[in-house]
Amino acid sequence: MSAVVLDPMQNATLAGSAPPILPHLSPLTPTSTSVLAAIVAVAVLYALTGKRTKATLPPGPPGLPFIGNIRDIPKSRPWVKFAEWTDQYGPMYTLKLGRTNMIVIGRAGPAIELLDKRSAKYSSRARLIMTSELVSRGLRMTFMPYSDLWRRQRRLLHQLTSPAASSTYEPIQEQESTQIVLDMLNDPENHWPHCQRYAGSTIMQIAFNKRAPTCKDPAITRMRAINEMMTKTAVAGRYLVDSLPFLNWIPEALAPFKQEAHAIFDETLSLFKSHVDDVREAVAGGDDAHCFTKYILQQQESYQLSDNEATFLAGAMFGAGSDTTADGISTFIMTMVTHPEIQKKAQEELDRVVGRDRLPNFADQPDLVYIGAIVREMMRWRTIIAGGLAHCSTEDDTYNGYFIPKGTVVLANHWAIHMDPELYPEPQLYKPERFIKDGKLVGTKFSDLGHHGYGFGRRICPGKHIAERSLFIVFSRLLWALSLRPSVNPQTGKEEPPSVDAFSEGFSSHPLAFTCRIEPRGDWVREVVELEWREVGSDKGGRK
Ligand code: HEM
Repeated sequence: MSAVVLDPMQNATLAGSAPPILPHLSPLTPTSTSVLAAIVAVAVLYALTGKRTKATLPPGPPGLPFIGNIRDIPKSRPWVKFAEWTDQYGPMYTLKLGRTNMIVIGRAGPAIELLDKRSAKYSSRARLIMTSELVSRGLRMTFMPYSDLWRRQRRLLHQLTSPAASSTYEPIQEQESTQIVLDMLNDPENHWPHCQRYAGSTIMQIAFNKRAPTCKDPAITRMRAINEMMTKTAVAGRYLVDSLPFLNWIPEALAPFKQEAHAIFDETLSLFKSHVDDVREAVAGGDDAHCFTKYILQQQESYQLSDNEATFLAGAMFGAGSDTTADGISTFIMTMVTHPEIQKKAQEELDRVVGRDRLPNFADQPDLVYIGAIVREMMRWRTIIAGGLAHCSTEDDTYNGYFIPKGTVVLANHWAIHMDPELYPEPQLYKPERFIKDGKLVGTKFSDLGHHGYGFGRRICPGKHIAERSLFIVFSRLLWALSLRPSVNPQTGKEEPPSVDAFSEGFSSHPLAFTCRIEPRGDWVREVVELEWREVGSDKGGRK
C-alpha cells in the first residue's frame, strides 16, 4: 500500500491492505467547490486550534499552506517521485499531508533503525475510516492499529506461518505449481489468469482447504469480488468522511456511505463465514483439513477471539496473499522474456541439478542457487509493493537529531530503498549475480534475503515464508519446462519484448498485459509434467 492514492481497480488487493494508506490525505480531487471550501474551512479551524508539532522533523519539499504537499504527489507511481525526493532531501524527509506529517524513508539503514529496532514505537497504522473502521469494522489485520486484538491475531498467525508450519503446505504448492506448468503448456496466451489461479487456489487451500481448478472457479472469483469492493472504498477523495472525520458521527440512517459500508461488511462476513463453516463441517466429518481455519477455530478460545475476529483472520489472508503472489509470478515471466541470457543460465543449472526426468521440487532448493538469486533480484528490481505499506508511530521519538512526534506516518519506500546505488550497484539492471558469492546465496548488510519486499518490524509480512516457497517452486518449474521468449511481429518478423517499466498502478503491481511466446523447452517436458499431475492432481491437498 502506498502512502498515496493508487487506483485499486487496476489491481485490487492485499485485501487486508488496500491501495492507499491515507486516502484522506492523498491528492484530493474534489470536483465541487463546496466540498473544497468545506475542507479548507476545517483545515483553517484545525490550524487555529490543533496541536502543533515541533519544527524539527526532517526537512522535505516545501508545500502549500494547510494542504502541504498533497498536490505535489503524483497519482501514478508516487514511489518514483518519492525516490527523487530522497536524492534531493536525503534518506529521511517529511511530507505534510494536511494536518498529518509523513516521514518518507528512502534508505535501508534508517528504515531498519526506526521500523525494526524501535518497532515498539512504529508498529501502528494510519486511520482509514471508510475502509478499515466502517467496511471492515476494524477486523482486517492489515489496517488494524497496534492493539491488543492485532497482537493476539499476529501471535496466532505466527504459529501458522513460521518456517516449520509453512513447510507443511509445500504439497499444496507442488500440486498447484504442477497445474500452472500444465496451464501454460495448454493455454500459453492466458499466462496472467494462470498466475492468478495459482495464487488464489494456493491461498484458498492454505486458508480454507478449498482449491480452484480454474481461474473462473467461484472459490476465487467471489473472494476477488469482495476484495475489489473493499479496495474501491479506499480510493482517494471518494469518501468525504476520510477527509472530515466528524462526519462519522452522522447516524447510519442519514449517511449513505455508512449504509454502503454496512452492505459490504455483511457480504464479506457472510462469504468468509461460509468458508469457515465448510471447514468446521469437514473437520466434524473426519476430514484432516490441514488449513489455517482449522487451527484458528481450535485456538479461538485461548486467543480470546470472537467469532467475527476468527473468521476475518482467516478470510483476510486471500486479500493479502493472492494478488501479491500472482504479481510476483507475472513479473518473473516478463523478466525472463526480456533477459534471455539469465533464463539460459537458470536452465543450465536446472539441467545440471534436476535433469530432465522429473520436475524440480523443494528438496532441490539448496542446490538451485541461481534460481534463488532470481527470486531475490525480482523482489528487489520490481518490488511487488513498490510504495511500501505505511506504519504509524505511537510514541514521541528522537532520531539523528530529529523529533518525530507520536502519530507520525512513517513510510519506507521500497522502491527507493531497492534502487540505492550504494547497496545495489547499477540498481536499474536485473542482475541475480549480485546475490551470489562463492557459489552461495548472500544478502546485504541490512537483510539476509537481500531486499525488503516483505516490509519491516512487527508489521513485516507474516506470509513471507509461504510466499518465498511459492516463488521458488513456481519459478523453478516454469523455467524447467518452458522457453519464455518475446512475441514476433508478423509484419517485421522481429521480436518485440514487453516493456520492463509498464506496471499496474495498484497497491501491489504486476506488468501491464503483454504477449510473449511460451513453449515447451523440449519433447521430454509434457510427459514428465503429465505424469506428475497424475500423482498430485487430486481435488485438493496435493501429494499426501
Ligand atoms: C510475494 C508475495 C507477498 C509480498 C510481496 C508481500 C508483502 C507484504 C508487505 C510489504 C506487507 C506490509 C509490511 C509492513 O507493513 O511493513 C505485507 C503485510 C501482510 N501480508 Fe504479505 N506479502 C506477500 C504474500 C503474503 C501471503 C502469501 C500472505 C498470507 C499467507 C500474506 C499476509 C500478509 C498479512 C496478513 C499482512 C498484514 C500484516 C500486518 O499488518 O500486521 N502476505 N505483505
